[in-house]
Amino acid sequence: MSGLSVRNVTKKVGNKAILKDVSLEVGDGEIMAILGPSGAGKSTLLRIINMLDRPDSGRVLLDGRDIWSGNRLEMQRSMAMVFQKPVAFSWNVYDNVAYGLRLRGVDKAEIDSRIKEALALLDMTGKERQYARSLSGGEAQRLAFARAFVLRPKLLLLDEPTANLDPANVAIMERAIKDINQKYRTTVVLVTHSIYQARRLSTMAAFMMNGEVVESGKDLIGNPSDPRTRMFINGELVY
Ligand SMILES: Nc1ncnc2c1ncn2[C@@H]1O[C@H](COP(=O)(O)OP(=O)(O)OP(=O)(O)O)[C@@H](O)[C@H]1O
Repeated sequence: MSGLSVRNVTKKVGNKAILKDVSLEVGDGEIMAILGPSGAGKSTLLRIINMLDRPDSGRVLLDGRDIWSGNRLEMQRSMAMVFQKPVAFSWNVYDNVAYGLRLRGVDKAEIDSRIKEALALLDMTGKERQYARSLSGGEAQRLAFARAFVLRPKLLLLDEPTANLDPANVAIMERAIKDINQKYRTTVVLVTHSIYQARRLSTMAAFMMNGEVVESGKDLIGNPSDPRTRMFINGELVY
């Protein structure tokens, strides 16, 4: 079975249940938006999918393979994650983007071509030699995207990647997410607070609350079945 499958995942920190029997299916090439109020467990779920954290019980499968079985490095390399706050090495833009590719032993010509493509996609052509720490906040986040894109991951995990950005930067990122999804059939899981962003980008969505998936599917945004989801989508859920 291809795509991402989260099955009955639970996670506790101390006595507190952060994820309670969470299950989700994300088909190959879909863009899944994960919506929900603050503290719902969205970031924790993303960290578990990205192998930064292990569930207490349950499993995560990518293309039918348990992410913790087999070669871990290979599995980790089939995913890439972008966080809300960009992190950059104190090198220039080119070296920042090239980093993951060099680790993977990709040859120079291929690195050049992928970086060119990624920087063009993110409106950063010509910034190759600029010192990464001197970039604006929006540019730094675009750099973080470029670094994830060049890896051509099977699964791209985005944790509120546009939360701190102005509309122009949001538009560039959203266009880039769509582009990589269409061009490489990258499966995307996008945690977002913005129902508008979910509408613009996602092909399916899940609504989480209090560590649980309330509902998920292709009709969630247009036709939610649970009253809590409906309230959240209509901006009526006070949290
Ligand atoms: N390491 C930890 N120790 C204690 N509590 C934690 C830890 N990690 C997460 N939590 C708690 O688990 C709950 C879920 O956190 P999480 O960050 O996954 O939620 P979220 O839906 O991503 O929220 P937000 O939208 O605010 O980022 C929160 O109540 C948080 O305080």
